[in-house]
Amino acid sequence: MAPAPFAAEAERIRRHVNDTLLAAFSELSEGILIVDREARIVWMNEQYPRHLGIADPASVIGLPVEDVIPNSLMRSVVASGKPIMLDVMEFGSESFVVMRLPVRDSAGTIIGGVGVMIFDDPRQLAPLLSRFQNLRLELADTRRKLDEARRTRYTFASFVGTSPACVAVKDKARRAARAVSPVLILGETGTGKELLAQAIHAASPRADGPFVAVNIAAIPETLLEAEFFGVAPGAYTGADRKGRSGKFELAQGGTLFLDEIGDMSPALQAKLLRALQEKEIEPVGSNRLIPIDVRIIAATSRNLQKDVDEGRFRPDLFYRLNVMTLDVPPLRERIDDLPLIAECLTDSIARQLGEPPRSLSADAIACLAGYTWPGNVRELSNMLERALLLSDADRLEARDFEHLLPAAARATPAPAKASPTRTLDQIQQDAERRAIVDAIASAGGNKAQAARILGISRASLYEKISALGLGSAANT
Ligand SMILES: Nc1ncnc2c1ncn2[C@@H]1O[C@H](COP(=O)(O)OP(=O)(O)OP(=O)(O)O)[C@@H](O)[C@H]1O
Repeated sequence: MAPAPFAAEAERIRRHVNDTLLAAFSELSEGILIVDREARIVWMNEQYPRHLGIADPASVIGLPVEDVIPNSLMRSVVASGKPIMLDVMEFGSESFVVMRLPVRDSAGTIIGGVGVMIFDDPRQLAPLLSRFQNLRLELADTRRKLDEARRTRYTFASFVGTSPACVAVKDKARRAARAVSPVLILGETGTGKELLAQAIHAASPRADGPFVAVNIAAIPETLLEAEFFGVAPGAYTGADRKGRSGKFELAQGGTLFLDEIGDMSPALQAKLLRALQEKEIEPVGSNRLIPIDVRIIAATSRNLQKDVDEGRFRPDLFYRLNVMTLDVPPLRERIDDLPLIAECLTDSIARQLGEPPRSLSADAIACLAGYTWPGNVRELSNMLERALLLSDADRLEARDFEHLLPAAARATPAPAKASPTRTLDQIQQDAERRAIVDAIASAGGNKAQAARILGISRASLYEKISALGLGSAANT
């Protein structure tokens, strides 16, 4: 016999399912129940009464469903027209996995509902529940890691130094921690602006909230608005099509640290000012306003007043941010702090490298104190790390640093040949490090300008800063 044409066979199957689905469900499930639109029982199959301990099924017909099954949600399904596809229903000491569907007539009017008892033992859902449980654990773990990343690492104790300039800036920062207004931190690159911002957050009433940092110079201009304010679902295609929270929302109840604020474009300056004034943000592609409760700490290594005077930075935004200003002095202006900072950094670097503690000789300290440190504490930390890696001695001497310092700063002539313990790769990295630190210093801390001096893009400068361990730029 020739096979039936597909369309005819499909129609035959569809009709058969239509005619027999109730009977099939009734046979395969643990029980099935039909109610009218008043939620009165109009029919029950044979299995259902058995589970409920009812001797005569006919005795329940016409009764409100709750008289028979006190926890039933059939009434709400009939009233709302919304199905409950999967639920666990308690009946006495038993639990059943159930599905509840509204029933409509051909005009779409609800005329009743069907309840199906799918399993009489919720343990049959174990594989599904264990997958769900695993996903929940994974989610909790990811959230915990994210929370950890948003917690601050530094407190005021981390800002080492006893010089009058250092003590003054720490006192002012402590006062800023108690206040609610924005804080503006000014200072050259690597002077500890982010460290202080974290310490202010950690000592503020917002300490239990998140600390979210954004490095404005490290993010391409075109992405910054979405990064700040988030994206509404459907605004973009691709990875962002589901929408995404911006840094403002992530910092709700906490502190948003805007690093390199001086590098912000005029268009975004206007949007930031609006957000700060109105205390609400509008995600990209949405017309919904989200209230925000975020404290702003901004930092820059640029001369922001000069940028205002020369029209590069909005004066209204400057005045809004410039309520409590901290001027972090460069290391060369508090060189008295260098011995203590160098010792603390040496201890913590050795710990991080898993090495035994090392000390610094007096002539090593003297050698370091003679240098001008354009890259400030970050550069000092980097130099200590390199010296520690290159020497096995318990105590580091001046000679361990002399060959690491730029030629102009060396107290003694450099060895004629490169040390045989250094590979070409290390020598190349050192040269790059020095070039970057020098470029940043001669650009007065402005990284966009430093990138131009070096003839590379701002993004690749940040990549190099991060890869060469020159800073926290990649942490944003
Ligand atoms: N007073 C200090 N005591 C100890 N460590 C410090 C001190 N100041 C800075 N550091 C360390 O120096 C490094 C650079 O600090 P930080 O990133 O806070 O500087 P920054 O001014 O924000 O730099 P940039 O302007 O380049 O972003 C960090 O590892 C920080 O821990």
